[in-house]
This record gives sequence, structure tokens and C-alpha cells, in this order.
Amino acid sequence: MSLLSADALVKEFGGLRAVDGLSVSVEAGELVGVIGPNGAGKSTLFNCISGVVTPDEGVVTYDGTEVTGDPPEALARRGLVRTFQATRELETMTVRDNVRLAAPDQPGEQTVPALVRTESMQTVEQSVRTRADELLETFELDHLADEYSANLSGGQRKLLELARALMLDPSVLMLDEPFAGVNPTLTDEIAEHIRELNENGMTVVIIEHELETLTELVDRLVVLQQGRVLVDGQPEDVLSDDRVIEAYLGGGV
Ligand SMILES: Nc1ncnc2c1ncn2[C@@H]1O[C@H](COP(=O)(O)OP(=O)(O)OP(=O)(O)O)[C@@H](O)[C@H]1O
Repeated sequence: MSLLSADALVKEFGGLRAVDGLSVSVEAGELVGVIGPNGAGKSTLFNCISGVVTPDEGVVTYDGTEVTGDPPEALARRGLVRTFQATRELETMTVRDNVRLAAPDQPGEQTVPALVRTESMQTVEQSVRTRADELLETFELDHLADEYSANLSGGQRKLLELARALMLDPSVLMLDEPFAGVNPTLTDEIAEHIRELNENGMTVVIIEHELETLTELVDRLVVLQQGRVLVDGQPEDVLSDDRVIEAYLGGGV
């Protein structure tokens, strides 16, 4: 059985079928790219899978359980974690705090006075701090740890977003345009981090418009068009497929 699958998903907005009977599955350990012209339904597919919106029809299965419509936090606790096209960190918070606060189920230093915090709470807090520091170092954000997130570049924000997602210790990481607005050097760096995460066993699904980097990175490409899967296969085969070329030319990408 696949680790993650969407079966016959439908999501309508008004009269528009953003996702129109779409089925796709991802095996454990895969690194999959999802592409398609603007408006093809990529983000809506991610939203349906990650519980940001509930599909009108169809079933999402994760790790052997039906999870259709389960809220994002519940899915994240089970290891299904996504990032967003527009980064969601708090700009008025430091980079370090943004990473720490991404950790799930924290006892919360602000809400519980120091004297009544139990030993186990303090252990959790300590491990959150340690993990956050490790990630800041891995993503070379440690020198920016005390900087407000508002002062980061687009690429540094994407790295921060990735670090925040990793605080949730995902089994499946769904990335929505991780290279958008990122300069070429940082793009390569982010791609390398993604490759490494995948090599260490993480299943990764990426929506991306930047096809050159994506094609080199992924094992498989799924092309969407008008809310459906147009082609699904090896990157070289997919990109030379006439239907894909036609969809992209027609889609104005
Ligand atoms: N919340 C919403 N309300 C109304 N229409 C929506 C909503 N979300 C998406 N749509 C519409 O659904 C269609 C698919 O959008 P979606 O964002 O999923 O496509 P996409 O492939 O991710 O596009 P892009 O590459 O531009 O991000 C589009 O026509 C979009 O305008």
C-alpha cells in the first residue's frame, strides 16, 4: 500500500472544479515533483491532502488510515507536514523563536510560570531548543538567529520555512514552491538539503515552477492540467511527452 494517496478527489470553488477527480499516490521514500500550468490545481491538491481544505469528494489515505478532511495539525502530528507558497513565519519574531515555536505540543514558557514547570516540561523545552539550534546550523541560519524574520531575504525565508517544517519531524514533507523567489545559489543549497532529507528516508513531494532544478532532483514527475493528472512518470519521459509540451505552451508557463 502507498504511504500517501488521493483517490478521485474533487474540489470546487463556485462552479470551478479546481481538482476534478484526481488520483495520485506516493510510495514511502519517493521524491516526487508536481508540476502543471498556472491554475492546474496543484495548490488545491496539496490543500486537500494536508487538510487545509476538505475535498467535496474523494478519499485521502495516509499511512494506512483514511485522513480525508483531518485538520493540518492532526496530520502534522502523524508526520504529514506541508509548507506554503507564501512563507508563514512571524515577521516580528526572531529567526530562532520562529523555529522553536514550530515544535508541536510545547508546554509553553509563557503560559506556565517557571516555578511550577515540571521536570518533563523542562526536558521537552531543552530538546526543542537543541533541535532548533541544530536546524539553524544545518541551514546556515545560525548567524541570523537573533534577527527578526522580516529582515531575511526570500531565499533565507524559504530555508526558515524548511527548518520550521522539520521541527515537526515529518515522515512526508510537502513543499509548495520551495525555490520561488530564491537566487540560484540558495536554490542549489535548498535542493541539496531536500536531496539529503530524502536520502535519509524522508518522503518528499514538491510543487514547483522552476523545472530545471526540480527535474534534476526528483524521481518522478506528476503533471496536472485542469484539476487532473495529465502524465505521471520519469522526469525525462514526462518532459518530452507531447501532451505536457502542449499543456505548457497552452497554459502560458
Ligand atoms: N479559495 C479559492 N477560491 C476560489 N477559487 C480558487 C481558490 N483556490 C483556488 N482557486 C481556483 O482553483 C484553480 C486552481 O488553483 P490552484 O491554486 O490549485 O492552482 P495551481 O496549479 O496551484 O496554480 P499556481 O501554479 O498558479 O499556483 C484556479 O482557477 C484558482 O483560481
